[in-house]
Amino acid sequence: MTAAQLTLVQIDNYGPWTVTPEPRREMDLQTLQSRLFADLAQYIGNRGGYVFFTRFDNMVAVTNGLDRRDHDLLQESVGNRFPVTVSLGVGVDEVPIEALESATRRVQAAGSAQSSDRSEAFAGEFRDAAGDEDVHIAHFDVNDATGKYTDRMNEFDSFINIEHGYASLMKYMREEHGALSFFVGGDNVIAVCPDLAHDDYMGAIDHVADDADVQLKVGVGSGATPHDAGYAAKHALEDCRYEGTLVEFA
Ligand SMILES: Nc1nc2c(ncn2[C@@H]2O[C@H](COP(=O)(O)OP(=O)(O)OP(=O)(O)O)[C@@H](O)[C@H]2O)c(=O)[nH]1
Repeated sequence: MTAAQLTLVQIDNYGPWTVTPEPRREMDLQTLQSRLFADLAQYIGNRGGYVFFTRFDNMVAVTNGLDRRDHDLLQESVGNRFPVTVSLGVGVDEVPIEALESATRRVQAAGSAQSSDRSEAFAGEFRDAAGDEDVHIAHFDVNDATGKYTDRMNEFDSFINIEHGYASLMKYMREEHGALSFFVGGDNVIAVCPDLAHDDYMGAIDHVADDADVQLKVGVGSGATPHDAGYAAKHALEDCRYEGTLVEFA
């Protein structure tokens, strides 16, 4: 059985903090959020994991390859260096949304996101016997986004088109397959998936073309860690470009 290990990172009591003793300058909050994300990306990325910024006050990481000690140190280090702390929940499942559900329940059981009583909660299960194909990553990309949008439209209208395609894809992959898709910049979406077939990916591409009029292609990779799977997916995406195909597996 393959299994994704998902970690929910939730900033403790962040809502109240943003307005105490009075509302804090928005760009200071943006700076804090993006620096926290950058730090997590570096820490988790250096250990072979992936993290996605989602809503910034909550972030989702794929942490196959990171154990309990790695999570402990991450939490301690954030608490030492930032004016906020984070709670962590970890879950393992063949289907990514189920792993995230378990991870989330563990954080929620420790208290509300806006409770001053909850600080640095940490609970989880870990994937100890790593399999070579535990993680499946699909790297989606809009066909010729530069020619269709970037070189022709203003940035805001390009953004609307890309976001529309992203919204359609993330919903379809969540509902049909329990996969988690995250916008990662430009015209790229990275999805953490269960073990899916060529036709499943074709189904997603066809759905987004019909629903949002955005044309996607996708490279799919598998590996013991998110980095291994994601790097293979990038190579598969290059194969799509070279072959002129819409779906390639590494
Ligand atoms: N996060 C991330 N962004 C990327 C990656 N590759 C490209 N991008 C972004 O996507 C934008 C568009 O690049 P491409 O997707 O290569 O260009 P395109 O015009 O869509 O051309 P084709 O993909 O070849 O159809 C770039 O400006 C980057 O912002 C990647 O591997 N990861």
